[in-house]
Amino acid sequence: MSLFATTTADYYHLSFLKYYYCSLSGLKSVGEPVLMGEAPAFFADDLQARFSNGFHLKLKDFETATVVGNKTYVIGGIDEPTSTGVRIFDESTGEWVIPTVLGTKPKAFKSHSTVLLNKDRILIIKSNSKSNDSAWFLEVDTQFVRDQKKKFGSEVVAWSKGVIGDSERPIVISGPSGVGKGTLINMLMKEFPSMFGFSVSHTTRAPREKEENGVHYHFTNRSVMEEEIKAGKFLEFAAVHGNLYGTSIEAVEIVADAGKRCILDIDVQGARSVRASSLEAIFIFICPPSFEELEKRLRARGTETEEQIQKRLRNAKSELEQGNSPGLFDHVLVNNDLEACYERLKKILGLNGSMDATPKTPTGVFALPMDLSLSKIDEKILINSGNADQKIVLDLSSIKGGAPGRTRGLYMYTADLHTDDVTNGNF
Ligand SMILES: Nc1nc2c(ncn2[C@@H]2O[C@H](COP(=O)(O)OP(=O)(O)O)[C@@H](O)[C@H]2O)c(=O)[nH]1
Ligand SMILES: Nc1ncnc2c1ncn2[C@@H]1O[C@H](COP(=O)(O)OP(=O)(O)O)[C@@H](O)[C@H]1O
Repeated sequence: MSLFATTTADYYHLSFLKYYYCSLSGLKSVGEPVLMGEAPAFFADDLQARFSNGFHLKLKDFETATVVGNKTYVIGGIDEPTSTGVRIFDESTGEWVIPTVLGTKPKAFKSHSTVLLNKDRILIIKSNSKSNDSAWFLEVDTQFVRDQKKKFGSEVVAWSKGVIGDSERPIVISGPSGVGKGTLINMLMKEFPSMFGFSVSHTTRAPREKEENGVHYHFTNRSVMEEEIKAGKFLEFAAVHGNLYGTSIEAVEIVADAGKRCILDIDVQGARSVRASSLEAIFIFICPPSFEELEKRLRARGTETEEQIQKRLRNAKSELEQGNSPGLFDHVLVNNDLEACYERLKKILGLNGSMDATPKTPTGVFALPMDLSLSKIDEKILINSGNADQKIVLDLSSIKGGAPGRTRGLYMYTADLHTDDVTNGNF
């Protein structure tokens, strides 16, 4: 368990920060001695120990410094669009490093506090913010960041927005062209408009007559899409029927942010990639009753040229084989009679006509104070303000996800706590 919090400062040296903020919180951590720094001489000694070259860290307004091993992460400047907002002092080399910054960066914020979690991510709580937009994570050594460091061959950090509450598992629907995926998805969205949201993919294929950009697909060109893939914006992508298709991280997050359950219509390769990702989805494969019927539907749809139909039918053979490969799909549905297939789909998703179709949205949004400090006690963060007894508790015990997407499963509530409650962990 660590108890280490920093907040916005003008000028501090690192060791000072380390001890000062623990004393700011005025709280005792449970089961561990409290780090309280009172004597200035102590800070000077500690500074010598940490920086034999006498290095002093000068922070600008609204910057914080958080020490992770040999590195000190200075966070600030988030209001400047050109700034990365993050710089790192590497004590082992005595040099500053400007890292590659991935993930979705927070919009302008100034005053904030930070606390290090599990030595792999820094929690940032924005002052004077709404509880549903107050928590952000800067990942510094998570699996995702370690992978990206290898890829870029340089220092990498990644932002991830903290989301209060959880959303239901996304649904991946795959199957050969013409099997009826789009038809079934449209039926679900029509019957439960507030419950489901469609992940709008990117594609390099040309739009069909009735397709709208941004609604059915984000129509793009190959070079732009390839650049965006390189920049890490996609959860998955694949070449299908000679075009590039992909699900951007943003496409899935937009749906979840709206409190809706996300539906992805992607091919088998994409399903495989999502299986390997951190997105815990339900995987459903739709089969035709026969190959002849598939061909009939594809032709009857009248959206493809003969050449494209032939290509889609050739690909359907291997897709059908892969769809039945063990461990990939949780459910296989044969779309023979449309209504019957739709009923079975609803059953898999736990829907029966009488259920409450209201979306899951976080409740109880409240304001966080201007002046705050943080203390970490096990899996909970106490957000302390001027009011000694009234605390805000951020429970991180069931967080999931993270960069390059959102970090979900945060719970935040206010509590009237006395020092004894905190000492005994009663909150
Ligand atoms: N991997 C992946 N496949 C996608 C994505 N979007 C669509 N697809 C798949 O690409 C294939 C072709 O889609 P489309 O051109 O709309 O034709 P349709 O399947 O005949 O309606 C289908 O198998 C889709 O499921 C995506 O974002 N990623
Ligand atoms: N069970 C079904 N029986 C007959 N026709 C169907 C059935 N399901 C879908 N269709 C039709 O088949 C065509 C292809 O369906 P579509 O939803 O576009 O497939 P996909 O999205 O899998 O490519 C459409 O014209 C649709 O109306």
